[in-house]
Amino acid sequence: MDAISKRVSYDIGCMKSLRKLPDKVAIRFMDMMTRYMSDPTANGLNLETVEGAKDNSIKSLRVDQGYRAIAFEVGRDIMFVHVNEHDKAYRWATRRRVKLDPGTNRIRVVEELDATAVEAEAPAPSEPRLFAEIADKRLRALGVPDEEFPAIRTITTIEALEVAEEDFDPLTYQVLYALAAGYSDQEVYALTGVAEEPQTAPETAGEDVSFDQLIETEESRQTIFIPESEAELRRVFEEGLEGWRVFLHPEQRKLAYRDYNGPAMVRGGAGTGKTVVAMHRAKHLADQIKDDPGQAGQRILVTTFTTSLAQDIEANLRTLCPEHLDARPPRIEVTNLDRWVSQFLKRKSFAREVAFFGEARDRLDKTWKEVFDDHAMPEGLSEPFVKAEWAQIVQAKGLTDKRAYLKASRAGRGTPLDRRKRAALWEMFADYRARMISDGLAEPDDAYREAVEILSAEAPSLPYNSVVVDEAQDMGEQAFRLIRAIIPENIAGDRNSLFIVGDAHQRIYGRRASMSSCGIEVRGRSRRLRLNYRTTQEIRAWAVSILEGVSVDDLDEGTDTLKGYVSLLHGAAPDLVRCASEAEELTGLADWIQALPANQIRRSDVGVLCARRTDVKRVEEALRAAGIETVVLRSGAEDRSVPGVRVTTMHRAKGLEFFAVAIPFLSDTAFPPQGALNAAVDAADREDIVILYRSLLHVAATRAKKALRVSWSNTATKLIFP
Ligand SMILES: Nc1ncnc2c1ncn2[C@@H]1O[C@H](COP(=O)(O)OP(=O)(O)OP(=O)(O)O)[C@@H](O)[C@H]1O
Repeated sequence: MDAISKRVSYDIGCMKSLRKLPDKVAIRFMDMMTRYMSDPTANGLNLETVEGAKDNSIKSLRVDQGYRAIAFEVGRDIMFVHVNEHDKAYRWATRRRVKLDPGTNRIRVVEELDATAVEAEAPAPSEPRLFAEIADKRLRALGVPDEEFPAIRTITTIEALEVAEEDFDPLTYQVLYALAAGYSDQEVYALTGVAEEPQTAPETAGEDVSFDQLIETEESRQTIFIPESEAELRRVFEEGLEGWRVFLHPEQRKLAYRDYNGPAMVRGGAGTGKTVVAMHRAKHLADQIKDDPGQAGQRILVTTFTTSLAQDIEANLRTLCPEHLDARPPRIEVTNLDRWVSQFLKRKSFAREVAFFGEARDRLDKTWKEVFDDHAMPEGLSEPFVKAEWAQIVQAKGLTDKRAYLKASRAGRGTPLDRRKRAALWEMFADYRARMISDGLAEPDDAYREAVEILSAEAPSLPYNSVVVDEAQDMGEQAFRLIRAIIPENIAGDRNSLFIVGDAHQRIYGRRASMSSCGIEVRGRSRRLRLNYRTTQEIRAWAVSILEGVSVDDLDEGTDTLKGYVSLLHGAAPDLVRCASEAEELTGLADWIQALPANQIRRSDVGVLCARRTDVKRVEEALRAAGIETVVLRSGAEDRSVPGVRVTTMHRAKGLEFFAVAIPFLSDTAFPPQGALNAAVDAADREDIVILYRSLLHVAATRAKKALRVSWSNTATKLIFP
């Protein structure tokens, strides 16, 4: 077979080994590979046989004087599996064999050790073995090849397992790591995507299965990367191998890359890859547009709640699939929903200004004052109560006439209102609305409602054929109605219309809505992700404990759960630090940051998260005074290349992640902040506010990958120690 028809792929092990080598080797290898991909005839790969190898399809490739890449060459495929110094690479290669494994639907790269070699390298028999309790039969059922058993039996600790990662096939390593972390078999199956009862499809049955078939399976896509273009290959090399861009978990891949006959939803705890799935979903749909001339000019709208999140997503999509964002017209548009609605209404010559924040909001506050001056307050009610009733009932539900308000359900609102009080309140609401309109202002909910009305009445042809929504837990009812109106169900049906991801445990803006009551029906197309890829098991468990006893919805009519939500990574338990004063908290925080190993953790990968903006300022000043460079994150995309510890609010941190996170000022008087609690209009409202702060702390804690420090002065908030 000639060089031109070769298909080159990269096993995850190759990518991992490459990262451990000097940059110049990685660059040289990358150059060879991209040049080969652009023109195989002119840049042929000179693969050499490995003397003494157990498998004669294993080949070596000279990267430079001192380094060799190892690949399997089978039929039209060349699969790179390892790169290392000359001697080490050969030693690695001689003992490896490629194994076609229809049981797991994958290609395995196994090390065949003879018993004497294992004995020679094994630790003393007196040392307890990590997998002593796990029978061969169980390992086999989980998809571990027999050839690897001898090496597995020598492992003594989880650290020894980590060191030996490259000795094992990537799938085997995942299984072993999960078993060491105490996973049940069901959890291992969910994690690896290996079927409990391998279903061997007739075409891949028994011995007939070929390399060529197996490399293309969904399962192989988890560990083997087949670049589709030179640009894609270059991006993967250059950006460093951030797992998600290439190796989606099979469950994630299945959710993103398929067709749905209606709106679909993905829920899951923090760090389970919901945003990653949403981005791949957008890519998949945009790929379809690109490949189908009938869809030319169409695009995917990717939307979320805040500007910062939209910018972070856009920056990531730029790495995943820049061609779709740069196309003219673009095949993917990313924007937060407030911005989308403002621009839409502007195009439709909507005359009023939408008061999202700033000066327009101040004007609305003045309007309320005028209303309160002109109306008697019904007995037992307060100004904050009236405003909350307006926002949470009238505006949230889109009630525009008195009758509708008198009949409306007020479920969840604590203070009861009789008909007389409701009628009196409506007078105030009607007055407020009239003044707002004559002032040329609108609230965001009005803007959403207006946009829905225009869309329903005019049915203008928008360029979107699908909407992907991230952080849906913070979208209110009007936002869901708008999303539905952007892609209405039509005669052609509702195929691939909406893809919604969210997690109500992380609701931090207090808007709650049921999707089905807004015309978004996801029944039968709703899935939950369970594996946390970001946070250690120890930090995750602590973050979940903050929400204990809180009942959480599923963004619809049901309730959600974090059952089965687990992490693969392990690490130290969170540092819970009691201090005598806030000054001591700040000194301790600076010491903690200074003590983080600077060679492993860049300062930009440390986040200090505060409930209030004023605290952000205090932390910044204290860290500066201690000689620690800081960057205060406000709205807008984050640029990690700027050095310095990130200091920001817990709200802004949503969507971000850091190697190490510190959360100061969690005393019972500071958290939840008094200002927030004082705004409560009754006991039920107070309870809602406390739950919001529980979620906020949960969100902040789950931003940490490996280290978490939580501090307070004197008595800790009851949210930590009830
Ligand atoms: N299959 C995967 N393999 C490796 N890493 C992954 C995988 N999926 C996601 N990740 C990583 O896990 C982290 C969390 O992913 P992501 O932000 O998509 O989660 P999320 O569910 O949206 O989190 P949150 O709800 O907290 O915002 C990211 O660093 C992401 O790159």
